[in-house]
Amino acid sequence: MASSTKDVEAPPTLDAPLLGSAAPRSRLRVAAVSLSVMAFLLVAIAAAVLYYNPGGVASNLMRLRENDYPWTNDMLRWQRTGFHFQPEKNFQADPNAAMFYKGWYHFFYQYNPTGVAWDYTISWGHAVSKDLLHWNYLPMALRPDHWYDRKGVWSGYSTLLPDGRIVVLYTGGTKELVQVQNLAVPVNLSDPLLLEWKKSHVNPILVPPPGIEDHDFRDPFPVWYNESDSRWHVVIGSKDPEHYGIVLIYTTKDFVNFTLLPNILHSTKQPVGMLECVDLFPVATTDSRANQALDMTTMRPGPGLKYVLKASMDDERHDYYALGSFDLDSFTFTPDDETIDVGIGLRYDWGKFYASKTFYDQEKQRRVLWGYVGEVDSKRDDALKGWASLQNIPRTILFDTKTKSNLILWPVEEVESLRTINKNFNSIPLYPGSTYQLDVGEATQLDIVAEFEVDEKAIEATAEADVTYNCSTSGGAANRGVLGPFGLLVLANQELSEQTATYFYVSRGIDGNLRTHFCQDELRSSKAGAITKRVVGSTVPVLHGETWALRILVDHSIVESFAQRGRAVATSRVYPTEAIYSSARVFLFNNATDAIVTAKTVNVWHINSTYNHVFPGLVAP
Ligand SMILES: OC[C@H]1O[C@@](CO)(OC[C@@]2(O[C@H]3O[C@H](CO)[C@@H](O)[C@H](O)[C@H]3O)O[C@H](CO)[C@@H](O)[C@@H]2O)[C@@H](O)[C@@H]1O
Repeated sequence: MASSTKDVEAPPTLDAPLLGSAAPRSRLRVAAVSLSVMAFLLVAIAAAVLYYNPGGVASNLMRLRENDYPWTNDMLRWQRTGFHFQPEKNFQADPNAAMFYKGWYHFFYQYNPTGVAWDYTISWGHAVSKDLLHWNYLPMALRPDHWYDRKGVWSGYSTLLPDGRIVVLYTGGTKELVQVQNLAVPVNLSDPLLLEWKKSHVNPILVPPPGIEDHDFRDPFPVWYNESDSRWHVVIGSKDPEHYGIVLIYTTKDFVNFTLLPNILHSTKQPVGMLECVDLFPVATTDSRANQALDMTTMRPGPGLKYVLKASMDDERHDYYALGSFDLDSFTFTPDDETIDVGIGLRYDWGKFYASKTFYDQEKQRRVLWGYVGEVDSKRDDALKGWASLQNIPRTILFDTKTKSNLILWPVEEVESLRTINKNFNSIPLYPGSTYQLDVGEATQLDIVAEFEVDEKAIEATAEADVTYNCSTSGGAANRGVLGPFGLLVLANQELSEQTATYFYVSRGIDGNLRTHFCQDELRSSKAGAITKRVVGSTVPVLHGETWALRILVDHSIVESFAQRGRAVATSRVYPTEAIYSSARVFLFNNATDAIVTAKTVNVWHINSTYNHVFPGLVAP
């Protein structure tokens, strides 16, 4: 199954020599002039098409560079997802919190209404849903239209106050690119859609305090409400002069007057840089309460609780979390284990996933996580598609009461209501070096749940200590070991020359214990160049007696994979050129050299498409 990536030959560029033998000077001059005119016209037409129709496809007119792939309209159209949230066109990024209000889930997100990349017109997009899956776009909630947000309405948070009011705190980029904090509120609280928003006339409500750089002060988040003195605690991410990430704390009663506390919530143990989109929330650690999510704003620290501090690392652009304790008196977070503090330990997702935030869903008493999944193709390809970035399928968050060392992230239960045709496979033996095609028809929108067992005798016979294995440096699914890799190939063509592999690689450590690596290999996900392709993943705990379990959501250009029922997650953006439409297949594989792996059960559901459309009767945002 292991064939190497074959790069598609680049089509000839307009620079290719057009003249063969020597020609008279006058003819050359005429030819040169005509060529220049033609070239100028082509460039002008291409520029005009892109300017007036940024969402359109201009593949025939654009100048192809060496690595550019000659996408067709059909190929690009296929990359749009079927059941993920995405705006009709242009660029989206950070989820700016969500809330359940008067029967609707409201979702706010960083949105550039004018192009397919981030720029200073970045605004707050707004959409509502009844089920977190079918979305109605509303007019944008906030645009950059004041001096204090002239260079963008950046990230922040919307909070439902105990008295029923709603406040939005957000960072504005001023004309001079100073990061300031601003306040906005809905105009009409009786409107379930919260269509109109007004910014406070006292904005900005906060400017960078002494000692904090103008560009290191962003993403405010009202984290805690102290009922005894009616004060809110608002945290803001930053970094200190030694490059350690820090979280500042302000208190306020009215979201207009703020007091900076002398202490900080947390300073990272390593110099990991600026902390973006900080989040802090409790999780229940006992079985009886594990299924209840807890509202940070009212839940006091106490027995049976742990706290999660999460930050997005601006330096490396990954979302890290740490488990620890929270002391209300000193208002500090202390990680349980300093060696896996924020920025150096656990991650929500080992693939492409950033700037996430959670919200407490009081309707279903759960904590829900959203992050944005950016593009890894070229800016040119985004321009051709007319859109860029996705939001992941919202995930519930719980503490793992079995391992007691990590969170469990799992797609919200509503996704299961989209499942249609189900194919079930049982007890399929996978011999070393084999693949097995799952006959499921068109394999572009799937929910796959699989459990594997590894031959006990092979495990016992494996003495080899493979301590250096690491998903990202392993070379991917083609690299064979005694007990792995084994798993699934999704968005694969029949020849397997295009495939995204999600798999386990089991090895023995020097302590004699088994270690399981959970990886996602994008190296052969597309024959197109100009795409970042990596092998992502981490180790994942597999407890005694457990099978190796995978769940994979496939939705055109996004693959979200969950190992061991959500202990580790990896998300990839992929851009197949052949494994699309009815040519997309799914396979089981075992590339171990010495172990027979059994696919104990595999359930494959087709997933219905959802809608993302303008709210009926309203105009496009
Ligand atoms: O949109 C601003 C908010 O986004 C955050 C976290 O994503 O900061 C991002 C940041 O800009 C970078 O991210 C862009 C994509 O999200 C990227 O396209 C751009 O080129 C990057 O500069 O925004 C500010 C301003 O540029 C920069 O300091 C960040 O790295 C969040 O912290 C912001 O509130």
